[in-house]
Amino acid sequence: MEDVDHLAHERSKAQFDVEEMKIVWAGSRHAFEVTDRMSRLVASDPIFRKDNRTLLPRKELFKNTLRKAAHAWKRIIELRLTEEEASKLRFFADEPNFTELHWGMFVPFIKGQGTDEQQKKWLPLAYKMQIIGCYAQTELGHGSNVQGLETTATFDPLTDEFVIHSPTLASSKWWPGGLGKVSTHAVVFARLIITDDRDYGVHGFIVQLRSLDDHLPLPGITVGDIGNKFGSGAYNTMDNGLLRFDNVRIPRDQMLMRISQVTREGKYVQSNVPRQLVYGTMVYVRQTIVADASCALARAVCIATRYSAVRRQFGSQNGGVETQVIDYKTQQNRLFPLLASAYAFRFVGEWLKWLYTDVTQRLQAKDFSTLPEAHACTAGLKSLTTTVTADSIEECRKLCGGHGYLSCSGLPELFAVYIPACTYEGDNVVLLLQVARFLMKTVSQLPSGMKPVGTTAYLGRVEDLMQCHSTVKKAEDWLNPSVVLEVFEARATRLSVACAQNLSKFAKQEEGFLELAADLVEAAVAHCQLIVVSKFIEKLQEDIPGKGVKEQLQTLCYVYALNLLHKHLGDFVATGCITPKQASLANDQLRSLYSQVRPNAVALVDSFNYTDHYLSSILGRYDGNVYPKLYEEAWKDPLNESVVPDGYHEYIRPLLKQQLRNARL
Ligand SMILES: CCCCCCCCCC/C=C\CCCCCCC/C=C/C(=O)SCCNC(=O)CCNC(=O)[C@H](O)C(C)(C)COP(=O)(O)OP(=O)(O)OC[C@H]1O[C@@H](n2cnc3c(N)ncnc32)[C@H](O)[C@@H]1OP(=O)(O)O
Ligand SMILES: Cc1cc2nc3c(=O)[nH]c(=O)nc-3n(C[C@H](O)[C@H](O)[C@H](O)COP(=O)(O)OP(=O)(O)OC[C@H]3O[C@@H](n4cnc5c(N)ncnc54)[C@H](O)[C@@H]3O)c2cc1C
Repeated sequence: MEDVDHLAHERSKAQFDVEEMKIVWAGSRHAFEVTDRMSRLVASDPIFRKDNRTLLPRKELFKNTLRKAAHAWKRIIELRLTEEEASKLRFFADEPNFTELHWGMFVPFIKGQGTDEQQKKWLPLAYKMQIIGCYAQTELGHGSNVQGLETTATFDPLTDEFVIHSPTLASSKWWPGGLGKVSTHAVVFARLIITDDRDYGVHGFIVQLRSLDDHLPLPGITVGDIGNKFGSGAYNTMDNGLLRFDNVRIPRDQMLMRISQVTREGKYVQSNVPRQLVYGTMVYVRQTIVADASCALARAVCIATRYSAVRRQFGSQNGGVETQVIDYKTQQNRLFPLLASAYAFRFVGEWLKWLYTDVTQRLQAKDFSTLPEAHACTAGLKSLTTTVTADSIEECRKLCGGHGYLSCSGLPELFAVYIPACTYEGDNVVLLLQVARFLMKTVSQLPSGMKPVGTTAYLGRVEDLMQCHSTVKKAEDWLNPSVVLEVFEARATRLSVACAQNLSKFAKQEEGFLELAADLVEAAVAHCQLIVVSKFIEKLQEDIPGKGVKEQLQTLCYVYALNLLHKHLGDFVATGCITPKQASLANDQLRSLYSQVRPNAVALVDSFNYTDHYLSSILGRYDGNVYPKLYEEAWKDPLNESVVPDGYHEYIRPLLKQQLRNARL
C-alpha cells in the first residue's frame, strides 16, 4: 500500500521532460544539484522533523527551534558546506529563526555599510557565529516612516563615544527578529546628533546587547520578546523583540561609516553618495523576498494540484468513479493561474537578482544612475509577489475543500508564516507608492525629451501607446508575445499618464499624491504586472532544452498574462486598448489553455522537486496516498490519547445527568 503511486496515471500523461523542467525551475544544473542534495539531507535527518510543531507550547517550540538551528550549524561545519549549500540547508530546515536575520540582514548590512576596517573587525566574528546579530530598525511608533525614527545616537567628544538612547516609549525598538531572546548584537538605526545639536538623520550603529559570557543584557539595555503572533507554530519560532536603551555608550567606530563618517573632532563627513544607500540592506532583502515568493507559492500550488488530482466529487454514473475535482473548469480557472504565477515569479525573481547584482557593481564604480530603478523594481515586485502569494495560499486552502483547513494539509501554517511578508521589509502599499513616485517622475520628464530606460523604456513610446488598439480578431491571435506585451504596455502607460494629468491639477504635488494615492497604487500595480509578463516572455527567448519544456512554459506564460487581463478587464477596456469583444476572445483562449495545462498539471508541480518533508502536507504527498494517511494522522492527535477526554467527569457527565433529570421532569 505504502509504495503505490496514486498519481502515476497523472504523471504518465505529461507531455514534457520533467527532469529538464526541474533544471529550468532551479535556475541551472548546478543549482538543481545543490538544492536537491540539501533538501534530501534535511529530509533524512530526524532532528529536522516538523510534526507536532503546531501543537507545541511557545517555550517548547522556541527551544526546539534553537536545537534545530544549532544542529544546522553543526552540520554546516562538519560537512564543510559552501555558503550556497548552507543557505539551502537552512531554507529546507524550514523554520523561521534568528539565523535568517543574522545571515540575511546583519551580515549584509556590515558588508554594505561598514568601512574596510569595520568589516575586518566584525565579519569574521559574525561568519563564525561568535556573535549573533539582528536588524533593529522599526520602533513601536514608526516602521514605514524610517525618517520618523526617534532613537538617538548623540556624539560625546569627551569620550569619543556615541550615547544610544530611547527618549520615549514609542521609540522602543519593536519587531526585530532574533532580538527577543538570542542576538548578542544589533544593527541599530538611530538619529545621529552631533555636538552642535544638529540632527543628521537616521544612521546605522552596531550595539552589543547581551554579555558573551552569560547572555545577560548589558547595563542600560532592556530587551525581551514582543509576544505570541498569528497562528499556531508558524512565525512563533522567531523571537521578534523589543529593545530600549538608557544612555548606552558605544565607541565612535561602531557607527557604520562607509557612507558617512563622524570624525574624532565631531565633524560630520558625507561621502559623495545618495543618502538612500543607508536603505541598501532593505533593497537586498526585498530582492530575495521575490525569489522566496515563488517558492512559497509553488509549495501551496503543489499541494492543491496533487490533492485536486486525488480528490473526486460527483459525476459518477451507476456507482462508477467520480470526477477528479481538477477536471472541473472552475477548479482549473482558480488553480492554473496560480501555477502559472509560481513560474512567472520564479523568472522575474531570477531577473531581479541580475538587476540587483548589476546595480551593486555600478555602485562600487560610483555610478548611481540605476539606483532609482533598482529601488522601484525591488519595492514593486516585493509588493506584487507577496500580495499574490499570500492571497494564493488561502485560495489553495479553499481549493482543497474541508481537508485544506486541517493543520496537516500544511496550508494553514504556511499561510500564517507567509502573510507577514506583505508587511515586513516595507508595507506593500507604502512600497507601491514608491513605485508610483518613480513612474510620475519618469512621465513628468518625457516632455523634456528625456528617454526612459530599463523597465520604463516603454513610456518612451507614450504617443503610440496612448493611441494603440489591439489587432486581435480571433482567440488564437492572443497567442502572440508582442500582442500581449503591447496591451500590457498600453494599459500601464494610460494609467500612469492619467495619474500624471490628474496630479498636474494640484497646486502642490504632495497634496495630489495624498489625494490620488489609490489611483497611483493601481498604476504601480499595472507597471509591475507588465514587468512580470515581459520577463516571462524574455525567458522564452532563451534556448530551453528538453522535450516539450519550452511549450509548457509558453502555455503558462499565456495563462499568466490572459488571466491578469481577465481579472483587470476594467482597466484594459476602459483605457481603450482592447474592445469587449477582444476581451471575450482572450477568455475563450484562456479556457483552451487550461485544457492544455490539465494533463501536465501534476508533472508541472513535480518539477518544483519538493520533498514530502519540505511540503509537510498530507494532501500534497508525492504518492497521493491521502486518505489512509489522513486517517492515521487523526489518531495521533493528543485528544485521541484517551478514549474518554479529560474533563468528562467535571463537565460532560454532570451535563448529561442534568439533561436526564430534566427529561424525567
Ligand atoms: C509551514 C511553515 C514553514 C515555515 C516556512 C518558512 C519560510 C517562509 C517564507 C518566508 C520568506 C522569506 C523570508 C525572508 C526573510 C525575511 C525576514 C523578515 C525580516 C524583516 C525585516 C524588516 O522588516 S526590516 C524593516 C523594514 N522596514 C521598511 O521596509 C520600512 C519601509 N520604509 C522605507 O523603506 C522608507 O521609509 C520609504 C521608502 C517608504 C520612504 O523613505 P524616505 O527616506 O522617507 O524617502 P522619501 O522621502 O519617500 O523618498 C526620497 C527619495 O528616496 C528614494 N528612495 C527611498 N528609498 C530608497 C531606497 N531604498 N533606495 C533608493 N532610493 C530610495 C525615493 O524614491 C525618493 O526618490 P525621489 O527621486 O526623490 O522621488
Ligand atoms: C513578522 C515581522 C517581522 C519583522 N521583522 C523586522 C526586523 O527584523 N527588523 C525591523 O526593523 N523591523 C521588522 N519588522 C517591522 C516591519 O518592517 C514593519 O512592521 C513594516 O515596515 C511596516 O511598518 P509599520 O508596522 O509601521 O506599519 P504602518 O506604516 O503603521 O502601517 C499601518 C497601515 O498604514 C498604511 N500606511 C502607512 N503609511 C502610509 C502612507 N504613506 N500612505 C498610505 N498608507 C500608509 C499601511 O499601508 C498600513 O495599512 C517586522 C514585522 C513583522 C510583521
